[in-house]
Amino acid sequence: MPEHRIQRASRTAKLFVVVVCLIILLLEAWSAWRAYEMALDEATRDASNMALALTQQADQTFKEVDVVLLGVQEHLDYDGTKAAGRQRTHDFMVTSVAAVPQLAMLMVYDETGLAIGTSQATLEHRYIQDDYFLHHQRLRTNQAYLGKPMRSRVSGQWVVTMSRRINHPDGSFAGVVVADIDLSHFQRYYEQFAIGRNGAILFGLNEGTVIYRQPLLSYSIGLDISKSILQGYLTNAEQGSFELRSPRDDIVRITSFRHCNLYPLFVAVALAKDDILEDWTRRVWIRGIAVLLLLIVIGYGGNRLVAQVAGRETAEMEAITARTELERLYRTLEAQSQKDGLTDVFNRRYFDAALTAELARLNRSGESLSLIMVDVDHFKRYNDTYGHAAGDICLKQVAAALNGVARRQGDIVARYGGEEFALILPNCNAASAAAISGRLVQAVRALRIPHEGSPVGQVTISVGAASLASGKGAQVDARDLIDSADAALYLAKEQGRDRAIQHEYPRLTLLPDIPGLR
Ligand SMILES: Nc1nc2c(ncn2[C@@H]2O[C@H](COP(=O)(O)OP(=O)(O)OP(=O)(O)O)[C@@H](O)[C@H]2O)c(=O)[nH]1
Repeated sequence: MPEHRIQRASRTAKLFVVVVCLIILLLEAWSAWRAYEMALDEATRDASNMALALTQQADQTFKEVDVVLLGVQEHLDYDGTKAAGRQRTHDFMVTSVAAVPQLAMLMVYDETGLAIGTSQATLEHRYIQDDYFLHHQRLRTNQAYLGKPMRSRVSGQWVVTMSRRINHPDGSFAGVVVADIDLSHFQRYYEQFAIGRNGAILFGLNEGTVIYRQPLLSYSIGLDISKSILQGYLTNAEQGSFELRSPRDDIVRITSFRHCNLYPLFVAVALAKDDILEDWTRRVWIRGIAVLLLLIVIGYGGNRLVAQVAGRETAEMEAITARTELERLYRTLEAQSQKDGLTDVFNRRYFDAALTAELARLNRSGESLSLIMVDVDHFKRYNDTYGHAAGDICLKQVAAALNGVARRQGDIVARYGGEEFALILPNCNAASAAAISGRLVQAVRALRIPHEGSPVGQVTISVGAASLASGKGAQVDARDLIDSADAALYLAKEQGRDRAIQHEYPRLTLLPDIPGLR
């Protein structure tokens, strides 16, 4: 596999692990966010529904009392002020208080504020100037009036008053009939609602007075909230919801409020965000830990995977490098195994193989072939005179000169051994071989390498050639051909060296005079 594709595989593995982790994280974050929104929406809906139920309960509570007040008004109108009439009114009031649980007490006051009737067993003669009394004295309306919460003069309990004006037959102010409504009635009812640890229910008069708060705080009954933010919402809408951080306890609450239909009252249900999100927070923690563990497992597994991929890549890359290096080494070795280390012409082993191959080919093609053996003359003396190192340099020069002559495609110049060279010349007949042999002798002479030990004063060679006119079906033996060339070389030595002798194989044809040699 190519290197870049291997690296890409490792990068893809890493990217895959990172993308999987990111997708899991994003999905989890998205799901947590959805759950968060749903929890808040649900809480807002719950608070709104609770507010609706509580306003209906408040309307119902006051309506029942109002009906009693109207009944008392009627009794006062028709029963008259005589003793029997007063008794009937009293009985009605007693029965009503017994029948309506939220109704703590009924009182009737005349136009001077003097108590003239009660649902109690005994009538205390006292005067009042409470706000509801003053309200009815001032305003000639047929509306029931809801007073601020107060402590009952009789029981000492917190009550809220509901009152109606009594008129003389001419319509002038004749006094008030007032009902005390027990606030514990609301408490008992509100306690049934689950509003969490920090939730609250606020029940009050529209003009901004708290009648009751669940849970009850020491200061909350009668508290003036006309300047509060809630009051702002109350004056502007029939119902609604908002989120607010309480300046009193620093708790963030979602508040739903609603006005009563029949009376100037409101109910606000506030649920603390922490309470609402308690479940959500717990679930987020648990899921968060689970996701974290999952990511650790994926990360660990992914890392192992990436490491394995990377390991495999490294191994494959090392294998590629090793293979390339091996191929390079192999080529070098191959080249080295074919070449002679000193002279850089082909070596003996290559020569042997090449000659066998050429002879086999020759048998098929029928072409001519020449083999030329070359020996440096008096080389022992050269070594003795100039040293072995100089001898080596001389051999290199001679080899290069031979190479320069046998330049045709397919010509092979080889070192046969010591100071002896051999040339295989395919498709080369006797005439060509003669010419080349002569050029070889000339080429070495042209080097003009001084040689004191030589009669001619310079390095020369002797050449022996053997040529096959046509090799087809000749079944020539390599050894025979070499011997033939060697014999020619021997003759060249014998005849004085620095010359070439040629045999035309298999006959020994002497070519004693190669043209242009001397
Ligand atoms: N410097 C060097 N000398 C070599 C090498 N191979 C063979 N020789 C020397 O070549 C010489 C060959 O000597 P001989 O075989 O007696 O022949 P010659 O002295 O050339 O005499 P003729 O061939 O009769 O002219 C020996 O002294 C070898 O040591 C080589 O690789 N380097």
